[in-house]
Amino acid sequence: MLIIYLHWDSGGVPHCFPQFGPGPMQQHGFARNMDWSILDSENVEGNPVITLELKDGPYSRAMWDFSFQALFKVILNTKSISTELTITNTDNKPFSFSSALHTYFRASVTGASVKGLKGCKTLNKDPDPKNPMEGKEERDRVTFPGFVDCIYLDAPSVVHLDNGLGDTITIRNTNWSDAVLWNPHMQMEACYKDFVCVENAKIGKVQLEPEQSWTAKQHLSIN
Ligand SMILES: O=P(O)(O)OC[C@H]1O[C@@H](O)[C@H](O)[C@@H](O)[C@@H]1O
Repeated sequence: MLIIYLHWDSGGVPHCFPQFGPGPMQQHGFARNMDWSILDSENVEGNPVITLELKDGPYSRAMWDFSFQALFKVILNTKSISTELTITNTDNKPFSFSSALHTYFRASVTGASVKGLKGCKTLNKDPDPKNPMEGKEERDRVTFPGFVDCIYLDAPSVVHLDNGLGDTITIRNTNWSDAVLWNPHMQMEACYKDFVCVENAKIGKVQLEPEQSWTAKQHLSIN
């Protein structure tokens, strides 16, 4: 069952690292624009497991002058996808970053809703992403009636997405403290009706000393 939206122009699970934009660097950093290499792949009880690696290079150094390693492990199952992102400081000085998994879910936008965010503090990036408005989510089910771009701080470790296509997707996480809902509406007129983004995010900066690592996990499953 395909739960992730894929399109030639956008889709998948792009990595926002080392910045969840906007900020001083280019929007959402550089990790999504770089080639990751395959570090390891195996078959565990019939399930493909692949580990991808990204290291700094001239392109990243021009924007962020640090040595780092990012490992992204993906485990595919017929009804679930598990991912684990580990960032390690391989430099001799500390660095800090923010991050997100910008997951695009296949959906019918008019029927889609997310349950589990009621009570969260929100930073609404609509209308001005650089000056988000603080608020609190009061709805049991958050829908996508138009343009949506909102950060949920200290989001729960489990939320449920009704994709409007008859599926409920459970989104679990460890250490992704925040969430972001996004649908571009008419900014992406050709395809906005077919997906919603429910992003696991780390909005507050993570600080890593040399040799320290940070890990966050995500588990997507379909009922
Ligand atoms: O167009 P991009 O760089 O992929 O970003 C898409 C959106 O990504 C979301 O995560 C942000 O909250 C939005 O503000 C942003 O517009």
